Amino acid sequence: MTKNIVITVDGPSGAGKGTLCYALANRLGFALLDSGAIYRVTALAALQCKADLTNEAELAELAAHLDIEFLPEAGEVKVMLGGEDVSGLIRTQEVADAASKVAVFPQVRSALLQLQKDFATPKGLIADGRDMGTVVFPTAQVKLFLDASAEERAKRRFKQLQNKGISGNFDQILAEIKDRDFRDRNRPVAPLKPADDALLLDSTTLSIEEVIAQALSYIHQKVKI
Ligand SMILES: Nc1ncnc2c1ncn2[C@@H]1O[C@H](COP(=O)(O)OP(=O)(O)O)[C@@H](O)[C@H]1O
Ligand SMILES: Nc1ccn([C@@H]2O[C@H](COP(=O)(O)OP(=O)(O)O)[C@@H](O)[C@H]2O)c(=O)n1
Repeated sequence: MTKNIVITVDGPSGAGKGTLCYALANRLGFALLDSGAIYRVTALAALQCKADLTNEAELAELAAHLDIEFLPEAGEVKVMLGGEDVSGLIRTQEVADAASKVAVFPQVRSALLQLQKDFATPKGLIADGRDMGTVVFPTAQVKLFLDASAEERAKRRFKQLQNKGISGNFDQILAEIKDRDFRDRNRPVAPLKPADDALLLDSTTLSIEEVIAQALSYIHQKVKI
């Protein structure tokens, strides 16, 4: 019964999308699209070749010829660029910031569109991003928009860094989150916003397990799996 089901999860940084999508993909046996990783790899490639981050045509050309691969390995997915494992490199603040800059350009977004659509599989797909329900999979059977206050999202990022043994500055993390939110929400093409038919889930005061339970309950209302 799961044939071709697409479940989209959009929302701002730190809302818990990656955590929720990973859990849903595991529990439902669906494939997973981390579309943010695709924008991050585009940004990393641009930084590595010292491309001009304001030159739309140059960035679009780079995006169109991106040698990117997702390799599942021991429960994790390695992100490869030109045959090199860049899973760690794409998670830096510098790359996140550059990703939201390259993501503003319509030509970059259209160069990456088919690559994202190709993740849909008969076994089902969980798609994580900013425009999954609005642009990439507008006919998805289930759409979620996961949000949380900027302060709570900054706290989560701060804690995540601490757990990795990296010391962060809370005020700086909050400022970066607000900056990126602003760019993502106000770009003219594919801005971050809930699809008209998305369920809004505010995770500010919810635990991870509560978010997963509410999402699963909604999914089971919408589709037979
Ligand atoms: N509901 C929640 N309550 C508390 N912490 C959470 C919650 N959801 C996710 N987290 C934690 O917040 C951090 C960011 O979550 P992540 O899934 O990477 O967010 P996103 O993909 O939306 O940027 C992770 O350390 C994660 O464990
Ligand atoms: N579908 C998507 C996914 C990410 N992005 C961009 O890529 C950046 C990084 O996305 P991400 O999902 O990896 O970011 P986090 O939520 O992990 O912080 C975002 O800030 C967006 O600017 C996008 O424009 N569209």
